Formats: sequence, structure tokens, C-alpha cells
Amino acid sequence: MKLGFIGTGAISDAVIRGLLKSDCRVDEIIVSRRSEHISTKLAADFDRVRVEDDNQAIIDQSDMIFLAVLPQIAGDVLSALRVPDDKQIVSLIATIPISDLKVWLGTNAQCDRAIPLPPVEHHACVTAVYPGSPDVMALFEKLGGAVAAETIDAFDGYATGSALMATYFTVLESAAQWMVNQGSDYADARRYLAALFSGLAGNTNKSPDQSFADLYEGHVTAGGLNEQVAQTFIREKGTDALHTALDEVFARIKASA
Ligand SMILES: NC(=O)C1=CN([C@@H]2O[C@H](COP(=O)(O)OP(=O)(O)OC[C@H]3O[C@@H](n4cnc5c(N)ncnc54)[C@H](OP(=O)(O)O)[C@@H]3O)[C@@H](O)[C@H]2O)C=CC1
Ligand SMILES: O=C(O)[C@@H]1CCC=N1
Repeated sequence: MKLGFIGTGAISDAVIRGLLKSDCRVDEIIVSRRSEHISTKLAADFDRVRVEDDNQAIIDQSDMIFLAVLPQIAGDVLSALRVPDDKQIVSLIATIPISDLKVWLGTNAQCDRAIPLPPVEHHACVTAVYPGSPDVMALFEKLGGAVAAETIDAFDGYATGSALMATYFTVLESAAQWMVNQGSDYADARRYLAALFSGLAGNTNKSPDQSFADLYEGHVTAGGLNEQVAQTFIREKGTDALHTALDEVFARIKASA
């Protein structure tokens, strides 16, 4: 199978590196020269990656075409291209509906949307796919797992959940800075918090039958310090803020449909 990537930015880089580290049967990956520091490095690191200047040539030579340009330029870039009906399209572009993509690309080709996230490079993230064509699911299974959303609302819910990445780092940075204010080295605080969160993620993955609420009970001392922080977080409307943020992102996604 030959894969083509229109847009060779951060997420294409992670997907391609993850795929070429897996046993996925890929004969060749053709990428846009754009983001030349990324495309040049990919071609240097992997014999199976080739750089192309012309987006239409990438499409014409590929069986599965990944769309990975930013949403704000997608209409302009894709309207200049044509995808034959016998290709498989995989759009990684956030918020843009399949109907718009098909109009821009003048095609009736099968089009799936997917939300691979940076840890796919290390096969450490589950990718949400809609509607979940077998070949697309099989490919993302190689990168840590795939989940097919049954409805577009469910898919948009996963897209909203994926928007928590920046908040994860915001929480860690904020906690590290607070520890620095108490006298820690930043590097020590960073190492400590990164290991704590990574260890918790490990415990979570080892207990797939336990809900997050069960894991809370298993990790927290009754009347202890953790319980106090969680209660303050709720009292100060941390969970309300979280739900407001998720509602607003979901509404933004729906407004662009
Ligand atoms: N980052 C993430 O975690 C995720 C991102 N996404 C989605 O994936 C898409 C890409 O995101 P991301 O990789 O982070 O963004 P980047 O900005 O890193 O990548 C965008 C890429 O598009 C290229 N590009 C711009 N114009 C053209 C063109 N005319 N032809 C071909 N390529 C072009 C850019 O090249 P140049 O640099 O030369 O301008 C760059 O390589 C977005 O739509 C985003 O919503 C989806 C899931 C996760
Ligand atoms: O934040 C974004 O818009 C993209 C989509 C999912 C992850 N990054």
C-alpha cells in the first residue's frame, strides 16, 4: 500500500514515524515538501519516505491519502486538487466535515476522519476514527489502538476530549512553578511530576476494568491531602470550568459543520 500526505507538519511526522516503526504493510509514503525540515528528515531517516513538490502527484501515486493541513487553509489548498473515486481519504483536519472535503476534492472516494495525537509516534495513543473503514482502523490499530465513533456527535466528542492535551501541560507547568516557589529546582519538580502522572497513567492502563472513580478510591487516603486538593478543585469550580471548556469546544466544532 502507498500512503500520501498533503501537509507534513507535526502530526504527519508522528503518524509516519509510528507507522514505519510498526509492522504495518506500507510500501511507500509520499509527503509534501512543505515544512522542509520535517519532510527532509523523514526521507533521510526512512528509505520508504519520498518527498514530492506537487500535491496532485502525491494523490495520483497513493492508495490512501492523508489530509493534514491546517483547517483555515484547507478549502484553498484542497479545492485545487482532485481525488479519484477509487482512493481512500483520511482527513486529520480538525472541524472540517466530510461533506466539505468531498466537494473541495471533487470526489466520491471513501473519506474517513481521524484524530491521531502525538503519542501515536510511540504507539501510545488510541485514535478516534469516523466512520471507521476497515483499512483505516487496521492502520491506526498499529499505532496504539483505534476506536470507531458510531456517530458524528460521538466523533466530535472525541475531538473535544483530544483538546485536553494543552490543559494537561498547563496543570503540570502550573504545579511545577508552584513547587519552584516553595524552593524546588524546576528540573526536579518537572521530573517528579512527570513520573507521578506517567505512573498514574500506567496504573490506569493496568486496570482497564476500573472506572476513574474506582481508581480515585484506590489511590486516595480518606481525609488525606489528595482528597483535600480534589475537594478544593471541585469547590473552586474546577470541574465546572472543565465542562464549560468542553461544551464550548464542542459548540465550536458543531458551528463549523
Ligand atoms: N497536532 C496535533 O496533535 C493534531 C493535529 N490535527 C490536525 O492536523 C492538521 C495538521 O496539524 P499539525 O500537523 O499540528 O499542523 P502543522 O502546522 O504542523 O502542519 C501543517 C502542514 O501543512 C503544510 N501546508 C501548508 N500549506 C500547504 C500546501 N499548500 N500544500 C501542502 N502542505 C501545506 C504546512 O507546511 P509549511 O510549514 O511549509 O507551511 C505544514 O507542513 C490540522 O488540521 C490539525 O487540526 C489532528 C490531530 C492532532
Ligand atoms: O488542537 C487542535 O486543534 C488539534 C486537533 C487535535 C489536536 N490538535
